[in-house]
Amino acid sequence: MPLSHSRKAQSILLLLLLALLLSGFAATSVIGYYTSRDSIRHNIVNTELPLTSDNIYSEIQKDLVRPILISSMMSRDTFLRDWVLAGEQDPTPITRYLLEVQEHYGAYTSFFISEKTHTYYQAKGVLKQVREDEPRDVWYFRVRDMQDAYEINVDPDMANRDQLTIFINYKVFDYSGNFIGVTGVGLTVDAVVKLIDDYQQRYERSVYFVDSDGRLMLTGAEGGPLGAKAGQLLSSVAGLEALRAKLPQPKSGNFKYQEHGRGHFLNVRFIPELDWYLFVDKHEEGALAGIRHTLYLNLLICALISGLVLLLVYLAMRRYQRFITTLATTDVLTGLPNRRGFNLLAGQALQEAKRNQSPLSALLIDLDLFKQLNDTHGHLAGDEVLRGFAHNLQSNLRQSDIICRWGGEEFILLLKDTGSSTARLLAEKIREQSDASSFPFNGVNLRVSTSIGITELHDEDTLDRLIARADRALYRAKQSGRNRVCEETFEPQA
Ligand SMILES: Nc1nc2c(ncn2[C@@H]2O[C@H](COP(=O)(O)OP(=O)(O)OP(=O)(O)O)[C@@H](O)[C@H]2O)c(=O)[nH]1
Repeated sequence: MPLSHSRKAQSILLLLLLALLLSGFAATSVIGYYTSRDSIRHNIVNTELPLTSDNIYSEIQKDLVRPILISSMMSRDTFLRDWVLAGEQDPTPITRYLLEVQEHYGAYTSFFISEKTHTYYQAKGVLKQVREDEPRDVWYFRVRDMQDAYEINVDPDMANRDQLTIFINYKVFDYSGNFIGVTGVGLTVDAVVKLIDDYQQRYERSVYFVDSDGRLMLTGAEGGPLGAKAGQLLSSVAGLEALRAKLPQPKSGNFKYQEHGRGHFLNVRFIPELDWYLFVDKHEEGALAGIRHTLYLNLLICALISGLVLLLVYLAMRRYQRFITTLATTDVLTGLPNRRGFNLLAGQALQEAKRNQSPLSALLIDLDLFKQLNDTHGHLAGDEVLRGFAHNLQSNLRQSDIICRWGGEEFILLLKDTGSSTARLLAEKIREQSDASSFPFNGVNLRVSTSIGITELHDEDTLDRLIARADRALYRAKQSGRNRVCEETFEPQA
């Protein structure tokens, strides 16, 4: 196979290997990533968010159920009703009563508003008169007119530096069923807010309550989703504008939505006691950052390993190829280049000589009567002579000369920068040396003479013509008695 083809095949093989390694590694990494992502998503939707929702809901319930009971008892309290029916003469007993309730039950505030006098009593005494035209007092008139026995309302508490407070507003009736006022207790939402803050900070999720109009009613002290504050409509929070419209009816359940390209998971729970919805919202960016980082790391390791494997394969292939090339271009017996090796070097030498207008001579050397030597002493003896002769021949040459075992007992030399006169001197030296040498084998000193044909390169020569001329010179040397050097000069073709 030509060298260029073998290089191309090698490159294709390496590319294929690279593609296989990369696709294999990448596939396992990506599959691993998607499996982990699905598991994380599943965990968020089915475990994390519902669990947070359950915890917050039970906290709310714990905070609300007891105050509802206390408020209910206050609304049925005979002392309270008798005091009102007796004309609210002295505020001291009702103040003491409200203080007692507040302290005993650990409420944040306790109150009674009289329908007859519109006076707002609380544990510290008379707070004010409620007025229909005062926005802060709207709640009282709403409670008065509502059907239900009580409501839960979240408002700032004027008596306590406007702290956000959950009020249980219970209607009070006299013994004939006439409405005589509203009583109840208030509790701060501090515990719930703290809990929300804790969840928001620790678990990177937004927790907030939304009323049926889509208004954010309660969230952590540091704000809710995307920095939204209590009182804000969800539709006015940049990124959440479309959220409410996406929630199907009834609104409880698990939802998914996108905010500025980020995927969100949302658990919504209806809280009947408050008539609010509890939203627990988590965007997957943070949750997936870890496994995405792992994926990138995996891919990097894959690329490095693939590169390393490829480098090792490339080095091994190169080494093997060099070995094969050496094998294919070297004669095993003498270690000299064979014809293939010679052709690679000779073509280049001829070109150089022609380009540089420098002389170049060819010597074709043949061992004399070698068949006889083989027949007399055996093939192994012949081999030994070939090896020894090649060794001696090599030691007579310069580094730049090209030597080759041309055939059985034939050798060829190309002498660079050497004209025919110098070549003749060298040929004579080789002939004399081989005539004088002996090669010991099995106790016998083997001897062999050589016949040499020489010729000098001409501008019009090809390699074949140069060798053919050297061959003719060698033929003459053989014909004229062997153990001699003959020269053939260039003759233009007719
Ligand atoms: N031992 C050995 N013999 C070889 C090898 N290659 C070729 N020969 C032998 O070399 C001999 C060459 O014989 P011929 O071509 O007849 O030439 P020759 O006997 O040298 O006679 P002239 O060339 O005319 O002097 C043959 O017998 C080949 O078998 C080899 O690698 N080892």
